[in-house]
Amino acid sequence: MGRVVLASASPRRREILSLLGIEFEVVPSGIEEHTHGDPITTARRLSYEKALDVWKSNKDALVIGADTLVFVGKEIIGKPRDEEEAFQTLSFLSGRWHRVVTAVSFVSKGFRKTVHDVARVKFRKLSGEEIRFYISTGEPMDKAGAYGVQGFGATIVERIEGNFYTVMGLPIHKVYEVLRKLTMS
Ligand SMILES: Cc1cn([C@H]2C[C@H](O)[C@@H](COP(=O)(O)OP(=O)(O)OP(=O)(O)O)O2)c(=O)[nH]c1=O
Repeated sequence: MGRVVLASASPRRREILSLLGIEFEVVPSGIEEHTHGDPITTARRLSYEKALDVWKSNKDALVIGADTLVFVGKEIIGKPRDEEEAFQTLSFLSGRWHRVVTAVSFVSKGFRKTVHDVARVKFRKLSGEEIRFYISTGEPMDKAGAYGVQGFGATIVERIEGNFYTVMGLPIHKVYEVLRKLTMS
């Protein structure tokens, strides 16, 4: 298939892409996160910016960039800046549904494509004590929505409607579809 580069610093994206059994390199992008209107448009745009940024210095490769956002309605629940904000976010998400979008962009010479997938996630009702304990594990810090479904966060997620890997950071079924079509063409 030629050289494949994953434009991501995220170990979990690396882990998910490895499920395909293909060889790839990892080159994180230097893109600053910012919003572009609604959550889905923002995630799509950011994934494209990440892929394009890395492609500019890897023009012989197919570059894959991704972005994951947690949102409720049209409101993006960002990464908590401190423990207080993590507490507020987790209290807000406690006992309710939210959505997670992961967008993925593919950039190579003469090829540009962006796909996305949305999953719904419901948290258990959490006590203040449970939230404080979860924060003390360090996991919520710097994570969209202040949790990671792939870690101890698994214990607070009651239901997922949609694809688990979309929540974790890479909708692998959609990535596979694009790569399969590319290798067939
Ligand atoms: C909902 C959820 C979010 N997250 C968080 C971690 C990140 O803060 C966020 C995704 O942030 P991103 O900005 O999409 O990615 P990243 O900054 O980790 O890496 P890169 O841009 O280099 O690819 O999702 C999980 O790890 N697991 C989950 O289940």
